[in-house]
Amino acid sequence: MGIEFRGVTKRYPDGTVAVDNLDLVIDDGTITVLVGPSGCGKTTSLRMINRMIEPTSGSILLDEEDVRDSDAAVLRRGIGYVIQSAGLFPHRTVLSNIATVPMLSGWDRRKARRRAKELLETVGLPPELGKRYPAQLSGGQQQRVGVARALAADSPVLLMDEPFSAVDPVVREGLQTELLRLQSRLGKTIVFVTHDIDEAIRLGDKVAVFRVGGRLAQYGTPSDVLRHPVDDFVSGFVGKDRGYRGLSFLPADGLEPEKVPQALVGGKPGAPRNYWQLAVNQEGQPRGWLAPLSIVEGDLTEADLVAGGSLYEWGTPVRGALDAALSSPSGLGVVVGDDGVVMGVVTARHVLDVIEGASGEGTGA
Ligand SMILES: Nc1ncnc2c1ncn2[C@@H]1O[C@H](COP(=O)(O)OP(=O)(O)OP(=O)(O)O)[C@@H](O)[C@H]1O
Repeated sequence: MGIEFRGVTKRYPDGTVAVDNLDLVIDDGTITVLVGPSGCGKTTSLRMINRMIEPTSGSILLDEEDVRDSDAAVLRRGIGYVIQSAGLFPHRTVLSNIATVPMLSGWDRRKARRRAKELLETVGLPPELGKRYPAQLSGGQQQRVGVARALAADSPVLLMDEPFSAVDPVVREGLQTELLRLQSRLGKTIVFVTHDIDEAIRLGDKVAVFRVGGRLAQYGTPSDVLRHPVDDFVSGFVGKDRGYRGLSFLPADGLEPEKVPQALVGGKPGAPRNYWQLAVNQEGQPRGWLAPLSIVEGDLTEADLVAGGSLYEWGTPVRGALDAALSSPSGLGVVVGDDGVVMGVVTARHVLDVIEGASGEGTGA
């Protein structure tokens, strides 16, 4: 479900212009991040989508329908919404927090609780946490519950307002990874607000950079914004060293793993070969490398192998693929699926070509 802002302005009663003539098209099934310094109108923009705030002028279309044509309460209930520090009801258990929206929408209690249990699992929390109260969870766990509660609305649209700002950087990175993983399965239209450019680049299919005064400064893919900032404000905001650092967040679009000769641990590798062979176990997971011209007597054991480098999990940012290639004794980075099974290999050259291709994209203002 796409979202479109058409000439949207929000002027608060005291005269503050929080959003100034915003035109923005948010594509269906993508993560769009609104980013910018404090007070630039990100939250106001987000809240106008579900009519928690009404625009002064202009219109917002959800799936090509003006949101003003829907009942505000029904609209709000039907759109997942996650805020900083989760906003959970403190006197309700975790399960009851998640079940709130389905019950408001008329589901019976048992069905709503069953759904809530499923969602707990979806966001990676153990079922026993369902009986606890929010204060008995860590900050990161509370945020996951907040995400589960928003998913309970079962809406194609999810609004997230600085959902991960209150947790420490390590937990935050875990939550970001989890969100990307969830999104690859769910394909929601997610609008995500943050003031953290790294988070924006990591999560966004597109990034909308706002400047104070509620103006859109630039809208494009993360690589557009990093590589071709439209003006000094944007380049100052993304930071001078981001051009390189940002590469670590680029998705690996266009990177195709190649086949690699494999040898089974416990099997007979046969005559020595003049190339590297990737040793795998019965499940197809990598165990190390068999060096060229190695002589193995009897079955191949782990003692015959050279330890491997880091593994690159398919679908994660491309920087990991470069690390895998550079740390591998064979010069071939091993690509695995999320089940740890080998999908193929990539070379550093191959990864750099993909990075250069991505950085050569258009200027996208
Ligand atoms: N109810 C209100 N009345 C008057 N001004 C408001 C109101 N809510 C927000 N503002 C002002 O509107 C501007 C935009 O606020 P908004 O919360 O949308 O920004 P933001 O980019 O989300 O900021 P932050 O990152 O600090 O949350 C700010 O100048 C803010 O002070």
